[in-house]
Amino acid sequence: MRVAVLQVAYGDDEPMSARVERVAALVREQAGHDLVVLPELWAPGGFSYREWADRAQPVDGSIGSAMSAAARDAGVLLHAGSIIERGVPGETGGDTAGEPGGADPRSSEGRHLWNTSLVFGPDGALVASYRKIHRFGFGSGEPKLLDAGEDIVVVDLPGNHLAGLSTCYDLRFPELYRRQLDAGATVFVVPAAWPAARVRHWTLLAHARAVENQCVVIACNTAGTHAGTEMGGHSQVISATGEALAMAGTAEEVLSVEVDMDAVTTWRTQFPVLGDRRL
Ligand SMILES: O=C(O)CCC(=O)C(=O)O
Repeated sequence: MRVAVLQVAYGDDEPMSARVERVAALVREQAGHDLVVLPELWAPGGFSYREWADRAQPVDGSIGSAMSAAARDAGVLLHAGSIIERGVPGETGGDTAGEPGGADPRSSEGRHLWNTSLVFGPDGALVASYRKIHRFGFGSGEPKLLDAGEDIVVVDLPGNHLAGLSTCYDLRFPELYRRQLDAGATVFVVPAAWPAARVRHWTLLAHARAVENQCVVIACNTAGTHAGTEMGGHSQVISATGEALAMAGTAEEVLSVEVDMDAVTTWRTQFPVLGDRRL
């Protein structure tokens, strides 16, 4: 499986619409890859909390539409990173959803905003979305502004493999990855806006999630400095044996990596540690 990891750099001076155009062009350049991955919140800004409400969109808003077109033009499976999703109250139905004062079962705190990853197929169709479960900020930032996702999401990859979806801070919660493993995942895709201050945790935890679950980890971080926070870069592709197949530096960079998915099965057979779990 040929994978392109697009470590996008941005600052505060680039308007969101210009960034969407620039990144869509970068995605189109990745034709020939099977899977292309973008970072968390690269369009609205990972730490641009004050702008999030204004930049929030439904999944089929301008960011989603541009990514769908880019995936189709490149003929790739595109993990388009995440957006601030503005949900529609009552969108999923239910007894009280959409009624005045009624509860939307998908918006537990009623904000109707989520940090939502989008995956588009080579025909441009939305094939999966994942709402970030663990919100970063310890009472401010995401927990204050966004609702938490609740659903585990795995998505089909070429070659009969399944990828589990998670986002940034989720990487600190190993139980999430066990649940994805139990859902059949052999790959974890993790877009992030992980700060430089804790980049050692980012590389360490990506390796740990790969080794403990015998899964490939495709982890796409952000570069540059925005909203006063320097991003850590170091996007990485880690094999199921825990080897770094590719590791980016701190600037904008594209990693193009051939991932041998048969090696996951071979490793799990040679070293069948997952069979010794005590549940
Ligand atoms: O866990 C961390 O250190 C960073 C997490 C983060 O920046 C995020 O989830 O947006």
